Amino acid sequence: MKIAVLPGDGIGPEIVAEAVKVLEALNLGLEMQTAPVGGAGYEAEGHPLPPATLKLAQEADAILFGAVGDWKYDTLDRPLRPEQAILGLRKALGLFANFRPAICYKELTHASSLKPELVAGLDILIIRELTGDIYFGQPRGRRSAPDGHFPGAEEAFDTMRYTRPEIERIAHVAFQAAQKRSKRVTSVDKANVLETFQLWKDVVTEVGKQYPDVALDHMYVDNAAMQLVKEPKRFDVVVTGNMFGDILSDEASMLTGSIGMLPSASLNDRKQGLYEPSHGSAPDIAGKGIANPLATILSAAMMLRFSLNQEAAAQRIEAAVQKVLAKGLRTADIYSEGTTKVSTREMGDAVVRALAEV
Ligand SMILES: NC(=O)c1ccc[n+]([C@@H]2O[C@H](COP(=O)([O-])OP(=O)(O)OC[C@H]3O[C@@H](n4cnc5c(N)ncnc54)[C@H](O)[C@@H]3O)[C@@H](O)[C@H]2O)c1
Ligand SMILES: CC(C)[C@H](C(=O)O)[C@@H](O)C(=O)O
Ligand SMILES: [Mg+2]
Repeated sequence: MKIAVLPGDGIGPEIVAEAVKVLEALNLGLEMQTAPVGGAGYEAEGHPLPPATLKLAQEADAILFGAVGDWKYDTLDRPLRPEQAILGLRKALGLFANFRPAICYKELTHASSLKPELVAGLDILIIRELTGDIYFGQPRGRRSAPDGHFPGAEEAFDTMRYTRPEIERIAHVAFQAAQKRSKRVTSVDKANVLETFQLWKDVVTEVGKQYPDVALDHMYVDNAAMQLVKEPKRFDVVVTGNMFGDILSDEASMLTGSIGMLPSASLNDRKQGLYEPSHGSAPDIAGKGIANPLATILSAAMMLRFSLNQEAAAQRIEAAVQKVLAKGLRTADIYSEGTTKVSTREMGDAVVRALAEV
């Protein structure tokens, strides 16, 4: 089984090193090959997604991705900016279904900024459409405003769009995921204002008729953002578009204690997948050895489950993470009084040791 390992920028290399260590400790005979991506790709090859990196990713059974981006690249032309690497990989591999599970481990109930009773036992799954919406819609650009409040002024524009088949396939993914859970789907839209999301709502409703065992409700995104902090446990599977899913998944991460706990899987229709933490390259803490590697380690578990057919190994990683948390080990982002603060590397080492106990 071939894995493309793309550490990227900032804390990317630090957290990916820990996930690789955990995967190696499982002795599954994985063939892992590393390549530069993002700012690192730009430095090495003059492009955030160098052709050799893309080829490695395309030929791999799965991709383990760290994070890309750094403020120092923010003035580059957009096609050269590190973020184009992850967007390019999602598009090139057709990774339209993004799973972002927000699970509050019982040991971290007090690490959340919300009241413990609101997040205790939380287990929600955000399914984010990943290759459409305003992220990829054309046309986009800058021009002199042809009309509006300030005709002739400098203007920038992007295009929000979804086709029916794009909505249908992500809706099927959500309903099928719900069938394996508590059989509830909340579809999040902005149909009261946006035509794109009226179509979204109509199509999700139609697809839902094929899943009579799953209860479907609809919620506007502004209300969903509010409900996520008011009563997060009312949700089970949440399905939404690319941009709303980006924002709501960061919000949901804080329910679990830290964004450093939120893994993700991005799948295409061949179950080939890219696995990455939901967070970014965290330039503010890069190189300090304090980043939480658990989101990346848990993403590696999702990789074993979804792309490599290694359910038992995936469960071992998840159990090892639980064990380490139960022992009271915490990186700075989830630290609270009475627990033991550890570095990125110490956390990875502890997960490796815990594998022997599960
Ligand atoms: N998929 C990706 O590669 C990805 C995702 C999000 C952001 N980014 C990029 O990352 C860069 C930084 O973006 P940002 O600051 O808005 O978001 P970010 O997710 O990198 O960081 C937000 C905050 O969370 C903290 N944080 C993130 N991950 C952490 C971890 N594992 N452990 C402890 N703390 C953690 C950071 O220190 C920061 O305070 C930007 O260039 C952005 O475009 C990349
Ligand atoms: C870095 C950026 C392109 C990316 C996104 O917006 O999808 C990130 O925020 C994410 O959540 O994976
Ligand atoms: Mg994001």
